[in-house]
Amino acid sequence: MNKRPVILVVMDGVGINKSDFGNAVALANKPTLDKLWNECPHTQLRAHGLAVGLPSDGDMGNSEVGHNAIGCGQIYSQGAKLVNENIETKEIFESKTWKELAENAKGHKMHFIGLLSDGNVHSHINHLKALIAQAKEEGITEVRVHALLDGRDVPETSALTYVDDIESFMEGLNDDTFHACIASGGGRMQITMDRYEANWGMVEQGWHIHVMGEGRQFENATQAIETYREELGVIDQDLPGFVIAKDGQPVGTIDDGDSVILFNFRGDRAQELSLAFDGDESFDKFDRVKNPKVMYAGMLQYDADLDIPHKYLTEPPKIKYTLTEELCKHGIKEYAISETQKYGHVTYFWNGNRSEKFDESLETYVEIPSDVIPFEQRPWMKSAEITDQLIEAIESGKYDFLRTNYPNGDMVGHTGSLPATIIGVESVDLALARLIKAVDKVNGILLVTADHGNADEMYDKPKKEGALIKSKTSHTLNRVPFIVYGADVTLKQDDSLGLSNIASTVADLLGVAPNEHWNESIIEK
Ligand SMILES: O=C(O)[C@H](O)COP(=O)(O)O
Ligand SMILES: [Mn+2]
Ligand SMILES: [Mn+2]
Repeated sequence: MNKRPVILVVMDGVGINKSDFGNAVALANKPTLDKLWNECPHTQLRAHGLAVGLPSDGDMGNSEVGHNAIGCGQIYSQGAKLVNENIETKEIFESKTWKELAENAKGHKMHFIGLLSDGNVHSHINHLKALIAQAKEEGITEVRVHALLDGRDVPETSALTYVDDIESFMEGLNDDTFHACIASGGGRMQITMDRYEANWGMVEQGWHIHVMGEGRQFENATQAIETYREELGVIDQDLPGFVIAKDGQPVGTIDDGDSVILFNFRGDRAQELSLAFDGDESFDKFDRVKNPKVMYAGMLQYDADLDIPHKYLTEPPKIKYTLTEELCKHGIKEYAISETQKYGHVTYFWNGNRSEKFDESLETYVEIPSDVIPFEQRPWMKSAEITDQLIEAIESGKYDFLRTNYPNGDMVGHTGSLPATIIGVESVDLALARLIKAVDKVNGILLVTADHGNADEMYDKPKKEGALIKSKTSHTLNRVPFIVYGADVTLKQDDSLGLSNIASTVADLLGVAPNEHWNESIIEK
């Protein structure tokens, strides 16, 4: 084949849903995507569950596992599954890190910070329960939970379900020798869980709330959630930070001698807090004011090359034979671009959770700064700016393989706003129309796909007839499109095909042999 360049577009969160009900993809005016789908070779790919290394087919896909699978052509057991296994076999509690942290916490406090839900994208509440129960077994007397409220990987106002669940679990363990409770928290899009340095201010706020116990005080998490909901009318991910206090005193500040575990297994939104805890005096992302001497560990190591964090409880998947590495071996020049919110998706996640380049001389990475405002207010996000630069790169003739991620379907989809998400999808469609012209100019190939669904289901299906329709902010279990423009190929139509079949397909189109470890190409030979 060997027609170059090949350009791969990931339309983040744009899945295929036969029903039009609350389907922002179907409801969008998207002439280019429709034309591509109707006139070009296309197929559907699995982007969830076992096909991307998650524990079960009930698990929706997400950006990490999706980009890992696309970028390495294989299916690896992912964090969610590895942590399950590590806890089931109890090996996690035999690890040197757990033992050190548990020993250290005796006579001090053991803190667990993380996303409190069963979304299984960044964390799982069952993992937290296992850690708390074992802390008691070890003879630790004081446990404090710093609960980040989800509403993004689970229903938008479900926080109290998880708060009630963890509180009754802790109540069942609490006695004369052991005391566990929630000490602080807040919505995950307000504090602590920033990613790719989009807004360090979120982490700084989280630091004040969790570490210093500085923030608005409440008697308990339920009171905080109910008060903020009433005052602000926002969904869980946007609830402000809160501190639980008794007689004006925070119940669980993080102090010298304590142990701290971030129980999230996914890396993007876990790195910044890890850097703040692990960082020495030279840490300059924000003024920590108080920097207690604690032992800190992550549930996983989030970036092995950069050693973030230094201590961790579960070995991450060691993703080998990535597409980037293979293409570099063939001297193929690569270009990756997205805006901040998804920049790490086309670099760090794409390359098997490595932030470093394989070959400086062959790879160019470009980041367009994202807006720091709610995306339903700017649903077009930076799609035009990404497209401007991508077109320039395509037309420069310098690159053989170019990739991008348009975040709109996903980032706007997570806000739960159907009208805004329709505009988000339409922005991506406009971008595709512009890209096609550039691809034609250089006689290249355009591949269009997605990493998982989101915009394709903006309403939760009502459980009973006549029940209130609620917005759905999370991803979906739907298949994603895979379209080839500019190459006369026949694509396989097989229900088992998934995102891990894309790497071999890209190699085929570039005229290089796919790595022997990769899953088969989608192209019929
Ligand atoms: O981190 C997030 O924004 C969501 O939990 C998952 O979205 P993503 O997998 O598309 O990044
Ligand atoms: Mn995604
Ligand atoms: Mn998402």
